[in-house]
Amino acid sequence: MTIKFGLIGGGVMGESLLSRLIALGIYKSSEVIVSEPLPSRQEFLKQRYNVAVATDSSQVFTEAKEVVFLAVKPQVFSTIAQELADIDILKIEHPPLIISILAGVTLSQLEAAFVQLPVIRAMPNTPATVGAGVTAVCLGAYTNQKHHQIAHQVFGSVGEVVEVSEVLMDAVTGLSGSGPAYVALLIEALADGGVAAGLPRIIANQLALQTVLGTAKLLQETKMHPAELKDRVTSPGGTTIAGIAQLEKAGFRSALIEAVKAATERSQELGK
Ligand SMILES: NC(=O)C1=CN([C@@H]2O[C@H](COP(=O)(O)OP(=O)(O)OC[C@H]3O[C@@H](n4cnc5c(N)ncnc54)[C@H](O)[C@@H]3O)[C@@H](O)[C@H]2O)C=CC1
Ligand SMILES: O=C(O)[C@@H]1CCC=N1
Repeated sequence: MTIKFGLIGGGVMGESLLSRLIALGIYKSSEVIVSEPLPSRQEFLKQRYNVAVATDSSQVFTEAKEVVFLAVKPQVFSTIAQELADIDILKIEHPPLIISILAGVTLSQLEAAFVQLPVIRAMPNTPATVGAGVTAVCLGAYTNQKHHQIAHQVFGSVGEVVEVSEVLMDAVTGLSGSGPAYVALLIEALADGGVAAGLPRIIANQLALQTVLGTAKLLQETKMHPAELKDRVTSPGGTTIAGIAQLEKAGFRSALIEAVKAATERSQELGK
């Protein structure tokens, strides 16, 4: 069987993508190879997904005919680039499309490491694991329509896809890439508030989670502006405005704005 999809880095995000691609039949297990240095992860990926595993990233690079998907930490990028530097790209029969999800690592850095290869920089997020992710992509100089289609197929398998120009990728990272952690914090804190107000933990967790999920679904399905929904919930002299007044006093909006800005700046730093 031809190896079509190579994954370099079988961690959290690599596995999210892998699990959906295989579950949806976009790639068969026998068409996938993963390079991963941790023996425990190798064993897990082999057992769970029945894919080939390797310790050597250059093996993935030379075997995968369609896509090489980079999902290591940005700090490991230079190591990977060095591991691949010895491969003569011009001698590879089917040079693959390189897709990188590394925060901050730019198209020009990727194109310098993978000379003349088609490269796509992307930023997915962890809800990809359950097919509810959102991924921003930007296409490198050597990509064509087929690569564009592959990127939409791969990331479409884990949720929504948007195309942005590269200057916006750090902001995407600060908002939707990092955002699931902010929302998780919000849910945890709401539940803690419920517990502080006397609710049993299990009920507080359920109420907090479903409130966030339901609100997002309501906004998505009705296309209502968030400010309008806030106004609808807020009765004059009622409970909600008392809660909102407290959030404003604590700088809730400002804290979120600053969080996205700080994460954006960190993404910019990682690319330097
Ligand atoms: N976790 C998240 O929510 C998101 C992460 N990203 C990006 O995805 C990338 C991976 O992040 P995570 O999956 O969270 O990290 P992770 O640490 O879970 O996974 C990275 C994997 O790469 C492996 N690895 C280390 N050196 C390697 C090498 N030389 N060759 C092959 N594999 C190697 C590690 O053992 C690990 O299993 C990062 O660049 C991050 O910026 C992007 C979007 C969201
Ligand atoms: O925290 C990080 O650096 C990665 C990138 C986006 C989400 N997690």
